Amino acid sequence: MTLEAHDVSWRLGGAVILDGITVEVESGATLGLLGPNGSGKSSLLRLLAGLRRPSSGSVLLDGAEIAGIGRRSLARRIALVEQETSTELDLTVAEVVALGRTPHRGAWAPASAADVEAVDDALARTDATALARRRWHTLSGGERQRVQIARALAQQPSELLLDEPTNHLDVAHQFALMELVRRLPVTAVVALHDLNLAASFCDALVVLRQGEVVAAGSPAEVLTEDLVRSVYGMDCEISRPDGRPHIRFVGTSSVPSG
Ligand SMILES: Nc1ncnc2c1ncn2[C@@H]1O[C@H](COP(=O)(O)OP(=O)(O)OP(=O)(O)O)[C@@H](O)[C@H]1O
Repeated sequence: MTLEAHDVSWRLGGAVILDGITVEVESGATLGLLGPNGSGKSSLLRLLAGLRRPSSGSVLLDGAEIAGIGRRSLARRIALVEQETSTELDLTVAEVVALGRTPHRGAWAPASAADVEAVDDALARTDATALARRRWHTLSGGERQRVQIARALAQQPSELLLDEPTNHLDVAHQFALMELVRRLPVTAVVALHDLNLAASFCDALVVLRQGEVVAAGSPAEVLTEDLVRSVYGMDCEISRPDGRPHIRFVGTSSVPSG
């Protein structure tokens, strides 16, 4: 295990946002994080990234409490791409991606050959090389999303945490991104709304509802008609053409979710 949350709860004011979550991510695997809006996916990703401290329970990286790992060391290991990332700075795409190199560089050190190579490689992997000289604020939503993922790849993390990385992408880029994440030699946790994408590309799934884990296991184990009905309030038919679940939604269920 490289990244684990053990009995983690996170409370804000009087609200319990995450309640007794235990998640273990196999080294090198892609874990899909599913759940309806507001179920706690983004909150859990922030705890796993060490950006927030749990109210109770522990988050461990290679068996060590993440709270005890220095910011710079953590930034060399873990990259998090949040849902909406904006910058007020007037940067080019190449400059945004180069920000991913910050944990590897001295404070004012010039870019090394390794930095340049990492940025070029990250741009190529995300099909963003042609955007390198464009100003960030002129990009479309999907282009920005690819560039933010390129920034995370330039960081060369061993743990990659992505919050709905495909929500602005066209279908070809959705597949290309998930294929890329699956092939990279990283441990990945990916929050997703597209159940079929999750079923196709993730090694394991965790489903959250109201801050609790309601299912965990392989896509075939987790994605059942009952689960989709009880968690999302949707009726569906699930086939397994290639062994992995394929979900066809047939309508809103009469069974209330929540
Ligand atoms: N800083 C905060 N202050 C108050 N409430 C918060 C805060 N952060 C999260 N929440 C609440 O915690 C719950 C979980 O939010 P979170 O963003 O983790 O859900 P999510 O599963 O990622 O949702 P979505 O699919 O809509 O992105 C929501 O009810 C949200 O309103």
